[in-house]
This record gives sequence, C-alpha cells and structure tokens, in this order.
Amino acid sequence: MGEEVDTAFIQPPEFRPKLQVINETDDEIPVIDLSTDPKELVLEVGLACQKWGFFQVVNHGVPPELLARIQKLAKEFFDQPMEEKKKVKRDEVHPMGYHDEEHTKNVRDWKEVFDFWLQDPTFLPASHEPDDKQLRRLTNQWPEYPCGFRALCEEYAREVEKLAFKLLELISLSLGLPADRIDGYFKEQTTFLRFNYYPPCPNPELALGVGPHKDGGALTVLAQDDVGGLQVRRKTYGEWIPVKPIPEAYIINIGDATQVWSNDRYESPEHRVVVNTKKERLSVPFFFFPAHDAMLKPFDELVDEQNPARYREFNWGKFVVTRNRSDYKKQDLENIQIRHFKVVQ
Ligand SMILES: O=C(O)CCC(=O)C(=O)O
Ligand SMILES: [Fe+2]
Repeated sequence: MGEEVDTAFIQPPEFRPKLQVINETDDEIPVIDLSTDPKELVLEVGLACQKWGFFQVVNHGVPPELLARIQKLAKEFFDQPMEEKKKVKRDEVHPMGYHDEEHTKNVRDWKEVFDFWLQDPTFLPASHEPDDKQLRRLTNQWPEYPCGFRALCEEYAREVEKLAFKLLELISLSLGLPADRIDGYFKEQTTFLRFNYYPPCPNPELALGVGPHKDGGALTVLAQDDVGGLQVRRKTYGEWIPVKPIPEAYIINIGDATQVWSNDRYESPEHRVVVNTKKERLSVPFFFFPAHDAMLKPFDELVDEQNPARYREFNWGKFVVTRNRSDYKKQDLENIQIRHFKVVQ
C-alpha cells in the first residue's frame, strides 16, 4: 500500500463500496430510443420511471460532435494548474465556478467540479429565512482558458435544455397529464450544469467520487464517458447496480421535484459514484431545476380520497438555498430533504 487518502474522504464503513465486479444481471437500467412511436415511448418512459427512476436515452437530438467537444473542453479546463482553476473558485458570493471540496453527507467527494447556470443571471432567495423576501442576482464565472470556454458551454446547455423539455413532456404524459403540465415551472429556471472530474484514487475502497444522494430537481440529464463508476440503488433489493456506459447516450434520472409532483408514483433514486486507481473520469450533468418562486406540491389531478397528498406545499427557492447552506459550513443537522415535507399519515 502506497499513498493513503486524507481522512476527510474516508466514508463510514457502511457507505464503503464493495469493488468486486457485479455479476451481469438481466435486469439492467432501460435504454429508450426517443425516435420510437410516441404512444409506445410514453409507456416505456412511465415503466422506467416507476421501476428505476433511471434510464438511458439514444436518438435524443443532441449532436454527438457537440458532446465530444464539450468533453474535450472540460478535460482541458481540469488539466490546467490549480492556480488557474482557482481564479474562478466558487464561494458564497459566486456559487458557480470551480470547486474541489464538495461534500455529500459531510464526507468529502473524490472529485473536482465546475458549475454554471443555464440562465445568466439566475435569481434565488437571499436567505433561507422564510420571511426574508429579498432575492439574490447570481451570475456565472468564466475562466479565461481554455479559449472559447463560455461560448461552447452556452451552446451545449441550450441543446441539452431542448432534450430536458422533451423528457418533461414525456414524463407528464406518462402520468396521464397534458404534455405541457410541468413547463410553466421552468419559464425562469434555477437549472445549472456541472463538469465532474474524478481523478484516479489510491483507495477506491474507502472513498467515493460522490457519496449516496438523490438529485433535487425535476430530472437530471447526464453524459458520462466510457470509464464507468455511476451506480444506482435498486428499489426492490437495495443493491448497487452499475449504469453501463453507452457511447453518445444520455442518462436520465428522476429528481425530488418530480417525486413530489407525482405524489410518490415516481421516486427520486439514490445513486453514487465509485472511483478507481487507474483512470480519470468525466461526467456532465444538467440539473433541471424549477424557478425560485415555484411552489411545489403533488398535482391535484393525482390526488383524491384514496390517494391523499403526501407532501405539503413548499417553495423551491427556499428549499435550494437551505440545502446549499451546507456547502460552506458543516451543518450539525442533516441537510434538508423532501421527506421533511411529508405529510404524516
Ligand atoms: O458522475 C456521475 O456519473 C454522476 C454524478 C452525480 O450523481 C451528480 O453530480 O449529482
Ligand atoms: Fe447525482
């Protein structure tokens, strides 16, 4: 044994990954062809959302050469000296930019990130205090190098946004709702994109690239490279299932907002990223987040006497800001989760 990771990265024993190769199962995360006949497509999406909350899509409309260019650009950014990356370091005033101390559940993740808002500026509540009605105007931080970074990031984000809206419509239809039922929550958005860079790790049995978590928004549209490492926790037996890299496909997962809207018909799945000793890995998630003033609760159409609402209404902006408080200060209490809005039955 040579190097050892810093203790900040060490997962509690129950969270450490078992690294033996998981036997191939015939029960894999579904791959959905978006060029399928619309009626069939809605059924496939509905089944995938119910069973896994995770699926991959092909024939999705995002040009593969654009994805290849953005992956190359992101890699060039992370390959720069730390001094250069720190010029766009994220802090409390600029919550977007470069960061290498991301924590999930108070344990440090083995990765570096670069974040940017889809909409510049983006508005969020100034504080988590319920009575504070002030807003903060938030803007992106762009590095000087690699050249053309901003233009390509913006072009890529707009293409993935189209795919995200298409998926939102399919999800809406699969719940028996009109295609545009959810669109209104996204006129103004708090969506952001992220580059996740996972360097090789000397102790992949002790640390994780990202600890177990659920994504917050409506859905996530994620590109991964060919290395692998993303795992989803299966609902029925609870074991961790790898999400197989498929060239040019996007991985889609349901987030907390959709869980609330659907009144738990679709659940936001738990997932994590394992790292390895040899290969670096890059992933590019698009976190499709509603507007700061969106009020979230189960859709009336999905609620009746047999199926009462399982969540009380809450404000999306305050939820996000409360969650983000743990980014810079270690919190004693567990971070806010949607189950804190659950109605006790
Ligand atoms: O890197 C990945 O494959 C997934 C990362 C992830 O879950 C996240 O950034 O929320
Ligand atoms: Fe995630």
